[in-house]
Amino acid sequence: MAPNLDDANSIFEFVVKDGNGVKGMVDLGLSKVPQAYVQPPNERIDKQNAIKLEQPPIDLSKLDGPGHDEVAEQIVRAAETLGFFQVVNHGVPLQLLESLKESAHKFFSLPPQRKAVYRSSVSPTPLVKYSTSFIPEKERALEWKDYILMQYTNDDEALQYWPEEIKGVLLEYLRSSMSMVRKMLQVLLENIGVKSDDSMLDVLIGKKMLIMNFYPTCPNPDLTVGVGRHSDMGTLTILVQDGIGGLYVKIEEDTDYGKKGEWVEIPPTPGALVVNVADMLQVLSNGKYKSVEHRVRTTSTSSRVSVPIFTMPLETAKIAPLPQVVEKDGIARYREFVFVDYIKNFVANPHEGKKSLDFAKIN
Ligand SMILES: O=C(O)CCC(=O)C(=O)O
Ligand SMILES: [Fe+2]
Repeated sequence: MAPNLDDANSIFEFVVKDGNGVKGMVDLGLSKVPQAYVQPPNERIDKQNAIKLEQPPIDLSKLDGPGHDEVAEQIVRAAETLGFFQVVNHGVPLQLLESLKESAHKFFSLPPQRKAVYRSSVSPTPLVKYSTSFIPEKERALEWKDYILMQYTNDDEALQYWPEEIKGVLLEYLRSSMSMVRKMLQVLLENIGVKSDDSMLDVLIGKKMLIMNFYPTCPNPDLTVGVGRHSDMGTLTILVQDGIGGLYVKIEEDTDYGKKGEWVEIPPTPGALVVNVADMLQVLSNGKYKSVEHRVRTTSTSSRVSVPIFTMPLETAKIAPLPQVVEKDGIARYREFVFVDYIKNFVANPHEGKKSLDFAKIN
């Protein structure tokens, strides 16, 4: 049944519970966003005041040649300042990036019933979840996005349980991006005095989760957010964004990069992948690398898709600042914890910038 757009409960029922998503609501025809999606003024995204990023993408192919040291330095510098960078020549075929975006659009165009089978209350598998917003039950204002989330365990289970329409491209994306992730992580660890081997990397990026995000066209981009301010919880995030734009990252207060506390818009760059430092890399490096606070604006002209791969430590991994860094710093800024407990805390609280790290911070 069509929802009463003036009634938050009715919208919640239609969009969240029944699995129609924001897309289902937009498809009914909307001239303005319902109150349930109106963000408090301090969370709205002012497009006019954002700075444009002037950091060229990093050419990863040079890591394997004489340009290694120069590229390694670019990666380190980006991880220490913004906690974010874009890469080209990353090993993921450009045609695959196009297929990913196309598949995302196709998947979200399916009739609501086809997606709603993956709502967490009814999904045939714990590996796949279709949802909308981040924690709709707890958020003051809902996020203007729908998504399908896939946990990766192994190829066989992915082929068996991930949605038919998207599993092929997603697996290919995962396969072709992992070697780049390992190389970047190795560079970052080496720079803090840690010689990593395969078994260490296997622990630090042993868990992988993929998401297809869909941000429907929005009548009031000034009042809404596609994703609210947050950092990612894992180690490194890789992301494909399309040409629409709307991804913003925040310049941290305690870096020597540009204007502190300001938001920088990440221009869509054809063929590039976005790389984010996530919370675990900040903890492991004792704060030297910055997990990046980011958010997404909506647009009134077209729907936007993005496809992140979240690489994370194994759930059972014990995480703490690495001894080599603590020794050098003379102090540990984070306590030791088991990663699964970090996840539980992260998914229990609505997005609020980098507050997620308070779980581990030693004050
Ligand atoms: O859509 C984007 O560009 C970013 C999405 C994001 O931050 C996330 O899914 O964690
Ligand atoms: Fe994110």
